Amino acid sequence: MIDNAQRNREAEVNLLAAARDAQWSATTFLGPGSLKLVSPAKVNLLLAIGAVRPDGYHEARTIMHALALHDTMYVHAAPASADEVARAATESRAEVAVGGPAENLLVSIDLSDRTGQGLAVAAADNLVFKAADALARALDRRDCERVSVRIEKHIPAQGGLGGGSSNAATMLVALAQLWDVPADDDRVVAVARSLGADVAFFLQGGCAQLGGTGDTLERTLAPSRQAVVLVKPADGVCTAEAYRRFDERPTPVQPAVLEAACAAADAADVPLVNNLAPAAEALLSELVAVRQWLADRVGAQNVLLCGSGSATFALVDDYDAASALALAAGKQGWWARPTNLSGLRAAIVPSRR
Ligand SMILES: C[C@](O)(CO)[C@H](O)COP(=O)(O)OP(=O)(O)OC[C@H]1O[C@@H](n2ccc(N)nc2=O)[C@H](O)[C@@H]1O
Ligand SMILES: Nc1ncnc2c1ncn2[C@@H]1O[C@H](COP(=O)(O)OP(=O)(O)OP(=O)(O)O)[C@@H](O)[C@H]1O
Repeated sequence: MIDNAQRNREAEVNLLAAARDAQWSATTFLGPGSLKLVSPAKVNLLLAIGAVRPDGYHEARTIMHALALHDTMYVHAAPASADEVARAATESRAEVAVGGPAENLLVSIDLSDRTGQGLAVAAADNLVFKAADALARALDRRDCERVSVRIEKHIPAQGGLGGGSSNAATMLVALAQLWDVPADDDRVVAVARSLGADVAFFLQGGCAQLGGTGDTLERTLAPSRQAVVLVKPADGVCTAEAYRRFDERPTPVQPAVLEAACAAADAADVPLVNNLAPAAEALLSELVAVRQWLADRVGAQNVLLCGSGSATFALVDDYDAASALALAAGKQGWWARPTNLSGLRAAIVPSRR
């Protein structure tokens, strides 16, 4: 039972956070050198993991679809003095990291978590910083520069929804624009692939089939707008651990199923398959309860684990049905959101100025 005093304390904290949020975006992100961007989540309609390669990564054939659920990012770039960058490098503040080919790139990241999970990631560990550092090196940008980033997180971490990967791709899109490089430049795509298997997809967005380790675009499919409900227990699944568990009992997707998926021209015709799901369920048994709870309501054929978990998605008739299911799943103590499949990709929101 939450008493009134606690409720008031929470309201106070929320008011402070709201005031800080308003201040931050108003002072830093209006004006020249600033961009607002959309950073969508994804689901894998098909995830067919294959053999493990000598580098430890697995062959993967996947059909990914972007969701309307997205993080919002603001990116601001401006010249900096060498002193400012050098000072930041010695200060070791969690929200700041220094990189670039000559330790010349100062990146500050303000992470505002709206998922209720209290995600905290030091700037140096943030995939957004890794993306900026890697692109600055690939383009050999040596002038001192400050890049300020604000990430408003709506995508829960460790959900298999690709949130961090999407943020990294979105950062590449922002910097390509601010640094005057085409977003489809080979160096941008190569950096995306070097950051993680899921990053390249978000440069494409919509619905796409990828091969290699899941990082190589093979073709695009006509996207769908179907309503979706996402349900995630509090615990996450570590992607690397799920792959390790998969190797204990690798079960390939049946060739006929893979063939049918690869022949589908529309997202709507892709059968829902994920052969990483048993490994994730072995790591987190609550996933079985979530799957059964959703299957009882919408039919097992419409329910699938998102990538390596721990979110599960279900395709439903319309947004009202998704909202009702999200409400009911919330009452089970799970994080849940209604959303829909979408044609989104990591992209700049056009300015109204
Ligand atoms: C499960 C998926 O999300 C499905 O889209 C992806 O396969 C994983 O994509 P991701 O999170 O971007 O993965 P990465 O950050 O590149 O890799 C995390 C870890 O997953 C394992 N990994 C990932 C992709 C792959 N094809 N084989 C792997 O074995 C590796 O152990 C790696 O260390
Ligand atoms: N920008 C970021 N947003 C969220 N998490 C980040 C970010 N940068 C680094 N991370 C770290 O990465 C971890 C995994 O986050 P992410 O949401 O990408 O994983 P995921 O849901 O497993 O996605 P995927 O489907 O790509 O495997 C987080 O727990 C966090 O520590």
